[in-house]
Order: sequence, then structure tokens, then C-alpha cells
Amino acid sequence: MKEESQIFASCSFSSLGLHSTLCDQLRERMNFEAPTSVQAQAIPVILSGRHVLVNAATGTGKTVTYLAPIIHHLQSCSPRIERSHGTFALVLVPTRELCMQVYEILEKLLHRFHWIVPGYVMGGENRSKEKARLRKGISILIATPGRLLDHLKNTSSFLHTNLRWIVFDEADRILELGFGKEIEEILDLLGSRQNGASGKQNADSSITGMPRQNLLLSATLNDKVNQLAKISLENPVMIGLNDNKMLLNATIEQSERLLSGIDDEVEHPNKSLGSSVEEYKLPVQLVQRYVKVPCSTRLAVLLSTLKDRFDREASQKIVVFFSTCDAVDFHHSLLSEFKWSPCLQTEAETKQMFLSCKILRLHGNMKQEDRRATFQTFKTEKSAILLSTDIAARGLDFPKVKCIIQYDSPGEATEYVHRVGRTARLGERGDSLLFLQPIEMDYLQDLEKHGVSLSEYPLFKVLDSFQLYGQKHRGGRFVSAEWHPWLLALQKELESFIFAQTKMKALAKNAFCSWIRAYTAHRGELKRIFMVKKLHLGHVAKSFALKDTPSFVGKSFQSQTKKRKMDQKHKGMSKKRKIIRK
Ligand SMILES: Nc1ncnc2c1ncn2[C@@H]1O[C@H](COP(=O)(O)OP(=O)(O)OP(=O)(O)O)[C@@H](O)[C@H]1O
Repeated sequence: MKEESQIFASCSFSSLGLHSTLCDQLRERMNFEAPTSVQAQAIPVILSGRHVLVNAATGTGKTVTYLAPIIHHLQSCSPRIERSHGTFALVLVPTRELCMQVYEILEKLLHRFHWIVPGYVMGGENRSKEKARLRKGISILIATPGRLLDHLKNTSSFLHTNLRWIVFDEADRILELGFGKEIEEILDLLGSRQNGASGKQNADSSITGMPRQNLLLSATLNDKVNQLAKISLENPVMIGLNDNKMLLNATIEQSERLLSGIDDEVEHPNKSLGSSVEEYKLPVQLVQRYVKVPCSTRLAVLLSTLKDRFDREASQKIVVFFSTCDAVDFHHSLLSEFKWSPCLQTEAETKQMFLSCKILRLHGNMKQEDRRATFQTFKTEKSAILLSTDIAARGLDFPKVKCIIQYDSPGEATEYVHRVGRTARLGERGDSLLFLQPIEMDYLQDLEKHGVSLSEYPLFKVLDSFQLYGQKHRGGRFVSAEWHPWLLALQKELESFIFAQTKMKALAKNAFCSWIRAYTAHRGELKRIFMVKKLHLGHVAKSFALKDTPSFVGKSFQSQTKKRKMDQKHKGMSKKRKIIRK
């Protein structure tokens, strides 16, 4: 367990210079007795008005780090700020869920400052209602980039002439999601671009009389954060960084290329990757493990692992990460419906749910109201499994998550860090499990380069502990997990279950195809580890409990791959055209 003293500072919020009412609010409404170390370090610097880049481990309280100083300054404006003054602070976040989460925290912090109005705009919400709220005035606005840009261009009543703060929460993720161009446009429209020809630098807010202040926060750094820092921060203070981690000497041209997403290895063969070998800060109390699983038994091992955890502790919260929306949908239906009682002797006896806990799903193709419902439910549930794409990897603060399972590889090491960061928050215990196929084991070395080391999960011990038809079966003498009697029996049941239902079969096939597509999409160094050529399609099909002959599935995959290649060719051409235009 992490020492409390390492997480919390030995000072008070008021000693950092925050207003007493805000300190009361932090204590009484949020139950925050003392600042965390990052809050103690960063809040005084942010209060001073300097541009700041904060790098601190996941779950260390970065949200309050930037919200508290903004509220402190706004509440002290005399005369009081009003709605008609428009927006003073803008917080940009990569996902809708993070937008809602930051808004909820902000609402709590503003409880005693009713004249400071919080608000949010994000994709999936009703534009006209947002326009009406913007017209009335929102003092601190949380936004996802696409929707914000939409309002900046099309909502004439959106007043931002008094803007003083721009915060990028999870900055690199915003860029990874392809919002680079939007960010450039936003900075230009708000006149907050550093060194850019179009931006008027450091415009003052006429109400607060203070110059612009931009803040960037992330638990991991990479080239994208560096480049965004380069164009948005002026002479920033770095908190939680070693000097050698930043590449702020990159050229503006390089920054623009990175922001445009034109940063693949073909165009930058000798690109300096100073930040890509950065040692990531992970919560020290996090227990990180990997499990080496042959592809054909992945599904059965996943179910066994989950069952084992719930057999040991009936009430707990687990997040399982998948690479695609289709995979989330398939596994959600499967886990919610699959029945098997491994100890039953005859077919006639009633089968029971294999996992009896609540199963939730979250991904970007879901309807907004369903996303919202999942987000709120998983927050309040005491016991549940959340199946998600990387949409839940960044910033989300679900209380009491015990374990993170990365069933599909996260790709970049940064994503590994953010995914596991959903557990072991603020000194709590937590563990994580990364699934790797034997052909993917080099990924561990990739993580090792970033100071992330994992120990092996005792798979055989777990498998041996299950009772099958009234007795335990030991698998230790078997060469590979795929021959373990428990897994063989479970795989057979899973295949029969999928085979019997048209709906499940369709979900499995969709999931199979998108899984392969996602697998082929690994970039750079990772392409050498996750090689689609090395996959046995029949074994991949088994990991979706498909009985279909591989050739059938293979054909549909081949046609999809062909289509993808054609698409890529077209995209590549338009990318090249873009570069030529520049
Ligand atoms: N001073 C504090 N005392 C107690 N709890 C705190 C304090 N500051 C923040 N927290 C709590 O710590 C948790 C993590 O905070 P937060 O989500 O801001 O972390 P983060 O550093 O932004 O994480 P991530 O990198 O994953 O986005 C939240 O539940 C928050 O309420």
C-alpha cells in the first residue's frame, strides 16, 4: 500500500493561497482534508498566472489542480463576474464521459459561488439547447473539441472575449483522436496560439485584467503533448517533469505536422523520440501482471479469470478493455447471457449464469443516453464488470475499481498506463492483467523500456482450482493451457452457446472482423510485435467461440482487408496531397 505521505502533502489548501470559502468547500463538500502532492506543487504556480505543464501519475488529483485556481481568481473579481460577461475559462477534454465528470466536480466546487456558472458542450448533445445556454453565459465551460469548434463558428452569441484560461486535460489523447486540426483552429479563433502568425498573443481578459494562461495536464508525455505545449504554452513551468523529457525545441512546422496527424514513421524516419522512452509514473501500489494465452483459448481464459475473481470476492468492480466497439458488444451479450454450471452431471439439470454480476458496456457507437447511463451506473455500482473500448481509458474516475483487464493490447505504452490508471487511484490498492499471445510477448520489452514491468499471472493455479463435473483437474503436466480440461470443456460450451443463436453468431462474426482490422492497424514499432501475418485465423475465430470453418470467416476477412487497403490507398493519396498543398 502506498504511503499516504507520498500522495498527500503535509500542508493545507489554504496555505497554497486558495480562498477560505473554496478551502471550506474542498473540505466539507468534497471531503478533501489536505492537498495531494501534485496539487501542493502546482496550485501556487497556477495561481501565479504562469503557463504550466503538469505531468503526474493517474489518479493523483489533477482535475482539482486546475479547477481550484480558476475558481479562486473568478470568485475574487470585483465587481462580481456575471453571466453576461461570457466565458472566462475553457477546459478541453477528449471524451464526453470526461466532460461530464469534470462538470460534476466543477458543480460541487462552485456550490457556494452561485454567480460563477459552470457548463459543458459536447458531441451527442442537443445543439440548440447548448446554444441557448451559451447565449445566457457560461463562466467555466468544459468541452470536447469538435462541438466547441462548431459553437465557435456558428453560435454568434457565444461570448469569449473575456477568456482567460484554456486547459487541455489529457492533451495527447485529444490529438490522438484526430482533433489536431480542431485544436489549431480553436487556438486561432481564441487568439491563443503561441508563435503563430494568426494569434494575438496573451490577450488580456478585460474583466480580470489578467493575461491569458494556458494549462496542459497528462499522466504521460509523448511527442503530441510536446508539440501542443510548443504551440499553446508560452515559457511554461513544468511540474513533474525532468528537463530531458521535453522536446520543446521542435520547429513550428513539425508541430503543425504532428497536430495534423501527419506524423507517421514514413515521413519522420529519424524523428527524435526523446519522450517515447520516458519512464512512466505508475501508482506504486498497483500490482501489474500479464497472462500468456494461446489465441484459441483467450475467451475461455478471460471468462475463467473473471469467474475466479468473483468466486473469491463476490462484490467488486472490474474494467475489461477491448480494441473495438464490436468486440465490446459481442462480449457484453455473451457475458450477460452465457449459462453453464460446470458441476452438473446431466443435461437435464438447470444451468446457471456463468457470471452472476452486472455486466455493463461503454463505447463510442452507443447512443448518448446509453453512454450516460452506463457511466453513472458503473460509478455507483458496488459490483460490476465494465466492458469498454479506450473511451474509458482516460481520466475517468470510477470509485473502487479493483482490477483492470486488458484483453486486447493497448498499443502504445501511454495507453497501457492510462488504462491501468483506472484502478489504484489515490493510494488505493488495485491490480491489472494484460493478455498476451505467445507471439506478442515482445510487448513486455516495449513496456520495460518505459520502466513498466509485469509479473506472470498464475494461470494454471487458477484453472486447477475449478471443479469440473464434481472434481478438480490438474493441468500442470500439460504443455500448453489450451489442453487444460477446464478450458477444453468451457470452450466447447461457449462454442455450442454461440452456434445455437443466430444473433450471437452475427455478433461474433462482426467482432472477429473488426478485431482483425484493429490488429492490422498497429503502427510503428508495434507492427513488429502484433503481426497479423502470424495470426492463425482459425484460432482467432475460436477466441470468438466461432465454430465456422476458418475459410468462411477468412473469406469475409480477406474481402474486408482488401477494402481496407483500397481505403488506405485513397487516404494515403489525400494525405500526400495535403502535404503538397502545405
Ligand atoms: N486533495 C484530495 N484529497 C482527497 N481526494 C482527492 C483530492 N484530490 C483529488 N481527490 C480525488 O482523487 C481522485 C482522482 O482525482 P482525478 O480524477 O482528478 O485524478 P487525475 O490525476 O486527473 O487522474 P487521471 O490521470 O486518471 O485523469 C478523485 O476521486 C478525486 O475526487
